[in-house]
Amino acid sequence: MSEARAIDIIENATSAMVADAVQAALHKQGRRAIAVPGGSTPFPIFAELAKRPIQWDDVLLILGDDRLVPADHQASNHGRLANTLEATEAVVTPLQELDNPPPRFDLMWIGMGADGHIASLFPSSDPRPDGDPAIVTLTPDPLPPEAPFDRISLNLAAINNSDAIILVGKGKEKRAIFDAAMANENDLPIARLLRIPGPPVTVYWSES
Ligand SMILES: O=C1O[C@H](COP(=O)(O)O)[C@@H](O)[C@H](O)[C@H]1O
Repeated sequence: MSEARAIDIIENATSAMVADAVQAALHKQGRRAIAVPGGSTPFPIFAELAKRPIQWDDVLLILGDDRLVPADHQASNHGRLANTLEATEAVVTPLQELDNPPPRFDLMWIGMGADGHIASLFPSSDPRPDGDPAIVTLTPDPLPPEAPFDRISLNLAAINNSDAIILVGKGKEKRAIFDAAMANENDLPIARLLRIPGPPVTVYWSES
């Protein structure tokens, strides 16, 4: 039987704590690859990272998913992240320009929606660990009202092809979904990731 994945939950997490973990992962020599999430939760952390002395050169920085809208659209994760990191040397590589298959990531940072989606792998996309290709385009069904757009996303295997995964989440509603996924009580995309063998997952949770 394959070994269970290690999952560590850090409660009452702050932006600084997550930024510490990201900074530590980037504090290495040579080429480093990191994927980050979009949505609303990570932006205070990106703002914190923008203030830190990080060597951004030789870092492949991508969003693990995005909305298929122009970079100057208010819903573009890419545009918003590039603006937040504008004062740094960081270059955000659009997922559309990433090699397919993508490299193994030093750090895979993901978020989670209230429907259990990770990156843009919504429940309707029926993500599978052996899915192909590694970068997929899809239309969420139903379209999430806060961002009703077609998406591009890493698939489950590409997310899992990482040295470490961190999940940053907040709020009671999402926590109930996450806890049920941990207990194998749902089959949502987050549960599908957690149940396959892979790198350790560190969960940073805050109530608000
Ligand atoms: O649409 C998306 O939603 C999830 C969750 O976002 P949040 O606003 O609830 O933090 C995010 O992880 C994903 O990357 C994003 O494109």
